[in-house]
Amino acid sequence: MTDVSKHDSIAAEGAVYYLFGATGDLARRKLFPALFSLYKEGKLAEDFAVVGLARRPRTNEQFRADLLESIGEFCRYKADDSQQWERFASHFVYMSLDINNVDGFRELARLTADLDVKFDIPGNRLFYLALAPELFGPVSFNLRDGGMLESKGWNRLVIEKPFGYDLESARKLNAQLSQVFKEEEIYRIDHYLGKEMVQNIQVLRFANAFFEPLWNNKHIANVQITLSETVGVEERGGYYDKSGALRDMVQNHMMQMLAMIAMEPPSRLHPEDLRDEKVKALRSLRPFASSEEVKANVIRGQYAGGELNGKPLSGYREEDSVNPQSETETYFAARVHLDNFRWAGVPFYIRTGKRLPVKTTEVVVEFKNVPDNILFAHRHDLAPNLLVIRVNPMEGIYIKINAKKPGVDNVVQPVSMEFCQSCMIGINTPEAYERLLHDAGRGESTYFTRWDEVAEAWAFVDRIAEAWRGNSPALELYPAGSWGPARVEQLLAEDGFHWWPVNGQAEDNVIWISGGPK
Ligand SMILES: NC(=O)C1=CN([C@@H]2O[C@H](COP(=O)(O)OP(=O)(O)OC[C@H]3O[C@@H](n4cnc5c(N)ncnc54)[C@H](OP(=O)(O)O)[C@@H]3O)[C@@H](O)[C@H]2O)C=CC1
Ligand SMILES: O=C1O[C@H](COP(=O)(O)O)[C@@H](O)[C@H](O)[C@H]1O
Repeated sequence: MTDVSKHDSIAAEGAVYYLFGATGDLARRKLFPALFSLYKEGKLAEDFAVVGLARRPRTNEQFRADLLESIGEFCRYKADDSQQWERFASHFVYMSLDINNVDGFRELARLTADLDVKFDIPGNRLFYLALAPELFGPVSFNLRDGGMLESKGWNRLVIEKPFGYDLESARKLNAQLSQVFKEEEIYRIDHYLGKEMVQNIQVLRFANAFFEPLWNNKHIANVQITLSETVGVEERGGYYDKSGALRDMVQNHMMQMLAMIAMEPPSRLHPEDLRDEKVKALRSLRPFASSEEVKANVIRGQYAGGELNGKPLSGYREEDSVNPQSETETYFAARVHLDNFRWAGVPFYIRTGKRLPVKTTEVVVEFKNVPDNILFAHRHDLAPNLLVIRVNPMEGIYIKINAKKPGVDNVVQPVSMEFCQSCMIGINTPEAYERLLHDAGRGESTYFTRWDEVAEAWAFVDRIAEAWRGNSPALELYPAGSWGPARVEQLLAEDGFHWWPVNGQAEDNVIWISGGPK
């Protein structure tokens, strides 16, 4: 297994970072703060430059002022050392450029030559496309045609989601990018793969004698993955109303989480080995063969008016920039199966939605009960053992086991033992974008998605979207602030299971050994 700590300390190689979409929301909220955190931690040395690119005019001074404001608002480090700040900011320049105009790219090549000399950069180029996806192809062509790919160093293209709208459009996009960049030069961001606890899944699984021997259908009854959000669509209706939860969260983040849980152990932690295993897991997802199967296994919902923590909330169709007759789903739940030796017969229940009661990302692995409840059959039904991986906002794991109730013969008490990473390390762990930018800067592609993974995920999702076009199943409304359409409980009840509480919502009868959930 890769020595993660050793890897982590390696500074990114000297490079020019081109931030396309530098005046946009993603740059402001995530990318500028990530660059500053990396600089603070010595993961960006002095041999780098950042060129902000977008159409609107900005002087370098205005751009640096935007940078400072964004860091003040969103970064986990403060820019409180003025000398250090000046040094950092001096690496940033801005150039107004329209992606559709190749002449701008020629000018960019001239600017780059100056930056290489000024900061002693060995010709390495990292192009970050924080842009609408329809611009990914044109940027790539103009980078090539404008002479931006001719230096002696490496070229890397980092692209944001969504990668297409369906398999066909994703293929077209990939074909465009492949005319300019090799697959190993393309870093497709799925920011869930940059989350600490998502990366921890492989360590928990493969570095503990406890788990891997039990990680199969002989011992696991079901797996539950929840990606719930309290926010609504906010100001992103223009994008979201065309996308919906299936394309916004399931095709990418949910499929990646599922693959990390379900994959076979890779023989090495080389990026390609891990990605080979993830793609095999995705390939073994049982495709829904008909709209009846989709109807029986999938639930799609949309939030209506409701309330959360006493605050009234409007329905999705009342949101600005959303079509008032919109049929877009803001909630998705499904029962899926993987047809392979390890997982045959084990249901994976997945759910994600907006305007749910809590913000949480959590995986619950429910184990099968001990064979015959010989000792306790007439006294208690034993609660199943659980392994819970808490990804966000709290990071950690806990296991739920059965123990003897002190002082009472043969009475069993469920107890939970917790490793609360956030409590021990604080919530000041690296942001996903920080980690991924750092990885891209040092050529570590493990936590970026490869084309074949993306294609497999689209193939699975497209069948669901196809059934939905025939209105199967119908869209169900749920009150904002609730856990989604009522049928979601039934999905598990049909198999004799139920959703376990998430976000540390303790069950009444469980004793917590390490303080309890936060
Ligand atoms: N915001 C977020 O939290 C997330 C965003 N993403 C993805 O990241 C990408 C960017 O999102 P976001 O920052 O929110 O989008 P914004 O709409 O906020 O920003 C888009 C950027 O593109 C620039 N731009 C648009 N057209 C051109 C053009 N012809 N030439 C040059 N620049 C252009 C705009 O600048 P100007 O108008 O000055 O040209 C602006 O800087 C999208 O793919 C999105 O899906 C993914 C996950 C989360
Ligand atoms: O990619 C996206 O993710 C966010 C949720 O991310 P998280 O890190 O806060 O869990 C989601 O709100 C957004 O709709 C989606 O585009």
